[in-house]
Amino acid sequence: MTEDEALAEFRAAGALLEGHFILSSGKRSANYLQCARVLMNPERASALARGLAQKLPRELRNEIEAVISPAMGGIIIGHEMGRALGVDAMFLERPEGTFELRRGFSLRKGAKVLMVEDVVTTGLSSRQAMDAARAEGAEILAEVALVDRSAGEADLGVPFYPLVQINFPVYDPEDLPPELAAIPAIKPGSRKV
Ligand SMILES: O=P(O)(O)OC[C@H]1O[C@H](OP(=O)(O)OP(=O)(O)O)[C@H](O)[C@@H]1O
Ligand SMILES: O=C(O)c1cc(=O)[nH]c(=O)[nH]1
Ligand SMILES: [Mg+2]
Repeated sequence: MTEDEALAEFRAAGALLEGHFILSSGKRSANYLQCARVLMNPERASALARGLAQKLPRELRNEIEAVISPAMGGIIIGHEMGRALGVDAMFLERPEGTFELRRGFSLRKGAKVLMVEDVVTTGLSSRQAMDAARAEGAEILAEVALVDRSAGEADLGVPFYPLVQINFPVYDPEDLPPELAAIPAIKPGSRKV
């Protein structure tokens, strides 16, 4: 799947939003990729995961023992990646504010894991999720994401294979352009502020 084909799926799903958004990092943006809208169609979710799996070098792909993804945004695409790669899919969640494996999910020490995200903006969530997975014994081989909003700037410390790279501007809340300052901000994601 090419970048243009993947973006066409976002457009078809009405997932390219415009407005004033508070991102997970606290930064602000006039653009938001609502991946849940893209992934609400199971056929589309599955096709995007197969596209992502094709991005992985064959040797790396063959080494993956499990996929792990950070909730909420990572759960559906993580599950579909598990299907595409023929491995189990687990998720990390943060009921107390930091990512942890719950629900009986566990890893063998040294388990070779692929981290799966829906969106990477600053990479903070990915790095926190990888730290939590390593604390459970994982060796993180690489990360994949539907969208890299940093357009290659985010440093995840492992090889990173996004389906789409895009560079939407982000702003500090104290330094908003007038057109954003003029409209109320909404926070679509679930990270607690
Ligand atoms: O690279 P970052 O700057 O960390 O931003 C990307 C993260 O933000 C979103 O999650 P969010 O924290 O909004 O919560 P959700 O997945 O529970 O909706 C998205 O799903 C990524 O996890
Ligand atoms: O940085 C984020 O929080 C973020 C940006 C985006 O476009 N989509 C999303 O789900 N999260
Ligand atoms: Mg998330």
